[in-house]
Amino acid sequence: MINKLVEKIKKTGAPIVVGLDPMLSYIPEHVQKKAFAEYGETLEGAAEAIWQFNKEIVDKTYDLIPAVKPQIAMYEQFGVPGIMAFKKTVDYCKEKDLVVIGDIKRGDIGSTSAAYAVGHLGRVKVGSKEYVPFDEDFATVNPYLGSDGLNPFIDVCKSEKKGLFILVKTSNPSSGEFQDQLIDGRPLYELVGEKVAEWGEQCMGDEYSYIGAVVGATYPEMGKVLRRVMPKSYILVPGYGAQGGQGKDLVHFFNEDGLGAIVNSSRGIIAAYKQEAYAKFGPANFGDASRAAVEAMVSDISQALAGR
Ligand SMILES: O=c1ccn([C@@H]2O[C@H](COP(=O)(O)O)[C@@H](O)[C@H]2O)c(=O)[nH]1
Repeated sequence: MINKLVEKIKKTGAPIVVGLDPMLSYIPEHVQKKAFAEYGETLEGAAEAIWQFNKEIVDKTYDLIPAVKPQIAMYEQFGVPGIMAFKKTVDYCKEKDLVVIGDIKRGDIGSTSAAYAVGHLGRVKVGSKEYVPFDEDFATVNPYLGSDGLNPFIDVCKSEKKGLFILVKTSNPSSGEFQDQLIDGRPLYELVGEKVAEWGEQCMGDEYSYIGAVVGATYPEMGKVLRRVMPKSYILVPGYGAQGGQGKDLVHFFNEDGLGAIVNSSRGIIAAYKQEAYAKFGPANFGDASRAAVEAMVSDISQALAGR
């Protein structure tokens, strides 16, 4: 799957991911009204609204982008109907040949991680039959429990040709409380980065490993160090747009070959129609506003990379 991701990034020239994080407050009223007319103001109605919203955004952007990142929390908040909308979104994006990164941030003791890995990236046996439950291409995972919490994910990735993005240095303001703590004089995120590089060595695709890392766009200096620590790991970079990251902050996340990083924007793309820059589209054309925001993001990152 890492080979497919790299190929699609090269083909589109867009090292970006559209984050499908649908809050009801981002969904234009006409979409909500239609869903509620059919299902009432219920969890099913909310799930229908987020599914219709996602579908329009995917339809308007899929030819420009290599990948999407549905954030499972946004679906879980609507219970079982929300989870069904998550699955519908994953399947639809795959039909459109997009690489799907499930932002699920799982990780537990080995036996529990094995169940998460099977559910999201693998297949599960039921009697004599086998099912592929969620079928994302990549999943985000939390390394806090150590190798035995990670290995079941790696095993499933090996057998299913899928991939992981392991949290190394997250984009949020208080990520340093634990991640920047010094251990023998070195920050924890660097040690985790080294471990990601080590796990990744045994999981190589053609050019890059399918064991990647998450490093926030909001910490460009740390991104520069981590790029060197994990030369063969793809870095998923959240924090662009709504969290303040810009193209100029991102150049050191990329290798000299212009590859090695993929930048996520969620609210900045899916709620673009609410921003002044895209207000001319209006809520009726929210998908076109998202398309314009994708084009602007690609151009911002390309210009920054060309100028380095
Ligand atoms: O360090 C991290 C890890 C994950 N995220 C997720 O990325 C998106 C960011 O959304 P924006 O609207 O573009 O800010 C969201 O799903 C987070 O859960 C992150 O932001 N930082």
